Amino acid sequence: MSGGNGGRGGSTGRGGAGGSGGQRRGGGGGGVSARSTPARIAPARIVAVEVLEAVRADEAYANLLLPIRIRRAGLDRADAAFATELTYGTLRMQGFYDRVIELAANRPASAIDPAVLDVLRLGAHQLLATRVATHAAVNEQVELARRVAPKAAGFANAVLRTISRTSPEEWRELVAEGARSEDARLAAVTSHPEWIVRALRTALDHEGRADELEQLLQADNASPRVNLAVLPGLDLDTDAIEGFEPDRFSPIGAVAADPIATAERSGGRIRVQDEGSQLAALALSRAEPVRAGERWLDLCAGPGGKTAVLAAEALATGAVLTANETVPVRAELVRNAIVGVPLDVEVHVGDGRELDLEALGAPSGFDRILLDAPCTGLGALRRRPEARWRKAPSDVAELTKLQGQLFDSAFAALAPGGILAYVTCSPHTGETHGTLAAALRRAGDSAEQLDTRSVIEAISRHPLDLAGAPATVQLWPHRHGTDAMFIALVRKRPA
Ligand SMILES: C[S@@+](CC[C@H](N)C(=O)[O-])C[C@H]1O[C@@H](n2cnc3c(N)ncnc32)[C@H](O)[C@@H]1O
Repeated sequence: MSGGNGGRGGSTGRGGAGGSGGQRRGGGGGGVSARSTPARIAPARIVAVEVLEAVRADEAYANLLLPIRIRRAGLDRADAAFATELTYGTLRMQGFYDRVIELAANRPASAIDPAVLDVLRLGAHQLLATRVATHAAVNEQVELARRVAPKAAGFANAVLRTISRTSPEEWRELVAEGARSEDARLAAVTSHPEWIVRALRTALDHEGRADELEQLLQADNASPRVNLAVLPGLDLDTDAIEGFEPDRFSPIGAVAADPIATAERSGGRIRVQDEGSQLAALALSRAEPVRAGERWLDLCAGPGGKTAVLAAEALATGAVLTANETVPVRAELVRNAIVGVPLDVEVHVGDGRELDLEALGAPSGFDRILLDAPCTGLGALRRRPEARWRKAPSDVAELTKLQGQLFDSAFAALAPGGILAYVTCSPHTGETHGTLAAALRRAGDSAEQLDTRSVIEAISRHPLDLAGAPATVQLWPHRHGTDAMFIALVRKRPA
């Protein structure tokens, strides 16, 4: 349950403030414009429903679009927080809300006009997961429904009133009653596609922790805190930063009272980054002592979060770092990510499957390579609220093929004795153990798995509850408060 929104529901808002309406498309319904809306609907609701529509109809990314719409609508801090909570909460819990709406409307969600369904989902979220007053949630959502589809106002009113008459706990029981299996039940009540529930169960089961599944699914529905990486070895006084507290695990991680402002003021020396990503980058740079002049490669570097950590580590130890990324705009993001580190890092644009070691300045190979592989991102679902609805099992097959090719290319680019860190922000066993096992089979005797668990445990400030075999490390949102990063260190045996 989210709090702090009590009373906001009655806000008449600043109906004429900004708004981007105008370009409503597709999916039925006419759309809502903040500009043309009278004062009866809170601008935060208008922004939220506009973003929901763009996510559904135009495949927009909520985390990119929402800040733009909030700025255009001129929302103050409190309204911006309300719009964010409404949008993210509705997108995450969409699967559950659809089941509730189906039961309340007595018809399948697919039979409801998509624009009206957006409004109902937003209403269900306010009624079932916020402290917004019922009358405000129902009245303003009905008004929104009238604007997207005038004839749907009565229907929306009936559905929302039905939803409001039953408690969230009772709705969860009603939704669970209709499930055919335990995974279907968990999928429905925690709002995940069932194939993702199965994949996460398999991943936890791999380390004998399938009993944690419900906790994991719930952790996916909580907003992650904004975490910082204080790039190591740079001249930084953190004493003056308000609310500065070191992270539990990452030795370079911290939180602060205003993390975004802290990062913005730091000249690129403090960056927003999940603790799991920090540990993954440090696993490579701290796997063993660095010999001066070592050559390191970040193979799939965009947007450069881990490159920045590796650059600071390279600066401190005398290593030479090169970055590579296949998408030019993402290579540009890598260049921006490392501005705070006074180290010359070459950023190449190229396909990591076709490496030219001469052109990369390492004709005899690299001593350390980070392969932070393109993946489904199932380990970062809490960060990208709509992502779970966009992924499909077929993505896994495509990605595991690419991951295998990138692994082979990275392994071939290692100097004898060199270390590869294979990393994914997905715990899907196809992308983690599956890709790794197949690549190790292809590499044969030339590959040796390292004790990744000992490396991570030595880096971490506090003991981590890690399970499974020690050659790989799987971090988890529910257990560690990090994204579900997978890390495997592999050495190329000296010839
Ligand atoms: C998981 S992201 C890397 C995240 C990055 N390490 C960070 O911490 O910010 C994977 C990256 O691989 C890139 N990529 C995908 N296919 C690639 C390829 N064939 N060669 C090189 N990079 C590739 C994607 O564009 C994406 O930027």
